Amino acid sequence: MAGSSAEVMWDVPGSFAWGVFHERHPRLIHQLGTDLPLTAEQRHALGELLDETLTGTVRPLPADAPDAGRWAAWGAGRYGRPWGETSFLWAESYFYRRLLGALGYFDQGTWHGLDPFGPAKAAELHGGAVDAELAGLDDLPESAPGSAGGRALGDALLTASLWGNRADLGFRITAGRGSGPDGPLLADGREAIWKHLAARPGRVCLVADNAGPELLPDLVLVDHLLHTGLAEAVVLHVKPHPYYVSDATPADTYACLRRLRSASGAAAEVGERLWREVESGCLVVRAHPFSCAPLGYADMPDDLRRDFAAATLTVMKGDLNYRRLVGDRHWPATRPFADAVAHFPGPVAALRTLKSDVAVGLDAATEARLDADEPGWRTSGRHALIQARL
Ligand SMILES: O=P(O)(O)OC[C@H]1O[C@](O)(CO)[C@@H](O)[C@@H]1O
Repeated sequence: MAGSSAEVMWDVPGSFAWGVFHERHPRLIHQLGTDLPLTAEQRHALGELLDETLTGTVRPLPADAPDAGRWAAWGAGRYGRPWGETSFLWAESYFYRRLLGALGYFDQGTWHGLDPFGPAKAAELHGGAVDAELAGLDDLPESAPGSAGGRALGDALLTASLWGNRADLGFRITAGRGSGPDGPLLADGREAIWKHLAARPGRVCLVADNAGPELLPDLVLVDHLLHTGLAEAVVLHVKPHPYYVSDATPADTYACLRRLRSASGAAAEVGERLWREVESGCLVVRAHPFSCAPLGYADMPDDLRRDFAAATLTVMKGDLNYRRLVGDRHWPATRPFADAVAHFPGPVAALRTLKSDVAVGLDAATEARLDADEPGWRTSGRHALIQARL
């Protein structure tokens, strides 16, 4: 099946992916020079990386890099070849790994482990928009699980988590802050998800995406699942190191928990409960190396496959996870979601705002309407979907 549609490549002038490399990455590197006191050596290394991606061949990691072996396998056949021949998924992922390398993130020294996107993430997490979001939790009704009110509350939390995905910093480097009001969902699997969870409360895996304004509503959703008994335990999968600008790491996760706990009202109660769930082991934070791999979930390693296979439900957040889940290919948008995720070892749901070319599981009328009315619908971030194979 994978061979029947072409992979998304980035070196196609005028394509969305081309813009990521030619417009977004230069701006991102400029922004780093504003946010951090970079040395001449670091600036030079970042400049070289940009040039390499746009005009050069792919250089491997230094042999002594801690993840050199992993990347040798993940990139086999690509090193020494032009960057332009690599797929969008692979190239963008490797770009972020090399960016960290250019800053000395993996070396001994003062930049070791220092999140270069930390200043931008912190500004968001402690900004007024987050204050307002957290205060809004005071207005949510208390409702019994299983009641109509409980379902409405669940829907509201699921939807908040979904639209939180629009808040990714990488996207906003070129798209600007606003992308219009939340629109109707292109696919709405909410009812099926609630029925599924109510019938089989167990361990839920939530594969998180961005920190701050996305992770906070994710955590509120996690609290809802645990608090109402729809989940007995939750495993929150985050990235082992900074990635795609605002992707959540363990440090970002604990910063969000502290932010919730130090808020007031309902947000503080959620924070307190989640804090205890972490202490008791009902909420586990996991940072698997494959979370930063340049590959689709069809190629995940056995330990991760076992983790997802044993879960009642795996929730994949965000655009990149969606691309990795369904395959980063030019699929017909009407390809059934269940076909695209047939490789996945357990029940799986995707919560995603559309920020790249890939889409599956839409009906033909929806696709025709979007194509006619709104040529940029796949990448504008104005549309969202909730799809599930249970
Ligand atoms: O944070 P998200 O939802 O995964 O979005 C990141 C997306 O941003 C991009 O870098 C460009 O929009 C995509 O390649 C990627 O899928």
